[in-house]
Amino acid sequence: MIDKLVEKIKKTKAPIEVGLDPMLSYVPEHIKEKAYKDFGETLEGAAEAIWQFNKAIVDATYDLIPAVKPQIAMYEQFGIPGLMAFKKTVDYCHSKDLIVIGDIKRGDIGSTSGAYATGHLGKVMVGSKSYYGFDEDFVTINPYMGTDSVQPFIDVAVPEKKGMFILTKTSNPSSGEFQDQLVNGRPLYELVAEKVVQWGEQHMGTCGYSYVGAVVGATYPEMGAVLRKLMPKTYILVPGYGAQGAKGSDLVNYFNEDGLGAIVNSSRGIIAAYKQEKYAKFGPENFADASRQAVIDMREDIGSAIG
Ligand SMILES: O=C(O)c1cc(=O)[nH]c(=O)n1[C@@H]1O[C@H](COP(=O)(O)O)[C@@H](O)[C@H]1O
Repeated sequence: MIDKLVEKIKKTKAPIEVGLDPMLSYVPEHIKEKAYKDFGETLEGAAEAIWQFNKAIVDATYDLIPAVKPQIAMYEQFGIPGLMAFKKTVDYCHSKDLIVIGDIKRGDIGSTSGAYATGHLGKVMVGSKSYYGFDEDFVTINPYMGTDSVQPFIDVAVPEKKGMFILTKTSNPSSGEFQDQLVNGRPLYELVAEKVVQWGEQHMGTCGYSYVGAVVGATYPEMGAVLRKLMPKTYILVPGYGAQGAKGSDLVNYFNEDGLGAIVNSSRGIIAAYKQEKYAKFGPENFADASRQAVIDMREDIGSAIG
């Protein structure tokens, strides 16, 4: 999948993933009205509304982008119907040949991580049969519990030729509370980066990048520069563009000289673009066209920054 990701990034010239993080407050009234008419003001109605919202955005953007990143929390808030909308979204994106990065941020003791990995990347055995659960192509992982919490994801991902992105330096304002603490004189995020390299070095794609990637927030570009150098063969998932304030000019440090090595996420900035002044002319009826324009603008912004 890392090879397919790189190939699709080269083809689309868009190192961009659309974050499918639907909140009901982003879903235009006409979609909610129809969903509530069909399913009532229920969890099923909410799940139908976010699914229809996602589908329209995917239909409007899939030809421009290599990947999507659905954030599972946005679906879990609607319980089982929400999870069904998550799965429907994953499958629909696959039908459009998009790479799906499941933003699940998991990590636990080995046996539990193994079950998470099976459910999201691999197949579960039921008697003599085996079934994919959610079947994403990549997942996000929290490495706080150490190697035995990460290894089960690698064990499942590698034979499936899938991958993962490991939280290294996150984009949020408090990320430094733990991640910037000095350990033996060095910030913890650098030690995590070295582990990410070690975990991934045996599992390289033919493109020269590892199946094991890292998450580094766009909101800390100086740290991004250090981490890029520490992890030259690691693909970096870069959140924080748009709604969290980062711009194209903040992203130059995250790419290698070949113009590859990073994929930038924007969620609210794209899926709720129609609510921004800049895209207000589209109106709620044409929200998906506003999302398409936001992807085109993001591609230009990043392209002109990285050259
Ligand atoms: O792993 C992530 O994707 C992630 C890591 C991080 O450091 N910061 C971060 O914002 N994210 C996710 O990236 C998305 C950002 O959303 P927007 O701020 O709306 O673009 C959300 O799904 C977050 O959960």
